[in-house]
Amino acid sequence: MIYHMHMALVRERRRQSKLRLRLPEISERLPGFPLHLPPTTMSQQSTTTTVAEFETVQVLGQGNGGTVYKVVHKRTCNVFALKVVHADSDPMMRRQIFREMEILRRTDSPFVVHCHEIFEKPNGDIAILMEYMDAGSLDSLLKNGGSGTFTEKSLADIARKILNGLNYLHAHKIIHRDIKPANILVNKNMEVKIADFGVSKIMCRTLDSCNSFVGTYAYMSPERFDLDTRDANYNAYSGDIWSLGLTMLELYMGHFPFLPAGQKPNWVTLMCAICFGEPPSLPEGVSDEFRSFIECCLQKDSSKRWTASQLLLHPFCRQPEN
Ligand SMILES: Nc1ncnc2c1ncn2[C@@H]1O[C@H](COP(=O)(O)OP(=O)(O)OP(=O)(O)O)[C@@H](O)[C@H]1O
Repeated sequence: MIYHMHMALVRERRRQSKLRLRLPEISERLPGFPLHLPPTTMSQQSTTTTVAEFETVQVLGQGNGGTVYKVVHKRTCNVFALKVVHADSDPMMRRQIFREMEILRRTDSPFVVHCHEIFEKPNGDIAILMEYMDAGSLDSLLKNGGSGTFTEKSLADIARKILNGLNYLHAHKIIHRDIKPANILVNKNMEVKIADFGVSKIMCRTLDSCNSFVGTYAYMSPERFDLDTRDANYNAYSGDIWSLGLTMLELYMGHFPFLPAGQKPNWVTLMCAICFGEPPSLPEGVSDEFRSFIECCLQKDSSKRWTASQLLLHPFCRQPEN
């Protein structure tokens, strides 16, 4: 257990130091290879174009998996998100992008960010052309909107959409492994979609091992830290449900549930709280349905956690839509 906690700490520190790296200039990072345009948004006769036909509007962000740009196709004015990973990038980043490519190729759901095209240049540069989610992530909405931005009603709607996405992924044997507010994207049509499959896993057999120490640490379920708590019937998909519960709690409370508002995480304390403490719960004054929903997600015993399809039938999710 201590060894696993230590390894998780080392990994998180590596990850944090990576995130502090200088963001590359846009000009340094533009891919210079032909892009195959998506048939859904471009005219039928145009199947190939070059990157010169796209204008980079801005850098949307940089994650472990590469740099994401907002790009506009000059002729049609269609807007896309383009995630680029260069051939010379860190091998871990490249592994992540290959994993993401494999999953995006397999998925087609209104609750998962749509991938229009994947390009691979002979020199190894890779770019993924995705639908652009113009309202950003739930994390950015929370930070820009202040504490308590999300009402129960809007959270029920968000939960339903994320659960539809998770239900789809789990039915296709895909575990996301990094569900958190920053990886749930929103657009102005109020669509909510799961993104960032850099650490996801495709399960080949029911009892496949599921590497614990990937994903964002603070949202990991207790059994992903402590392998000893898993039994032969361990359901690897249930880790995503724990992360969903924490995500919903955070969106309601306005801060990460295991920590008081504004407090910086001390990773050892946090891991001990996740593994040995009681699961966090909602404050007074919320509905019974919401409280019960969170309890169904945040069961420390993974076998007691509800599945995505069960949660879709929970009274919290079944209340009338807006
Ligand atoms: N399709 C998209 N539409 C709009 N913004 C996007 C899209 N995909 C990613 N982004 C934004 O680009 C940024 C980088 O995303 P990316 O998925 O590469 O990494 P991340 O989730 O920030 O980090 P990590 O991969 O380390 O978890 C994020 O801020 C994300 O909100």
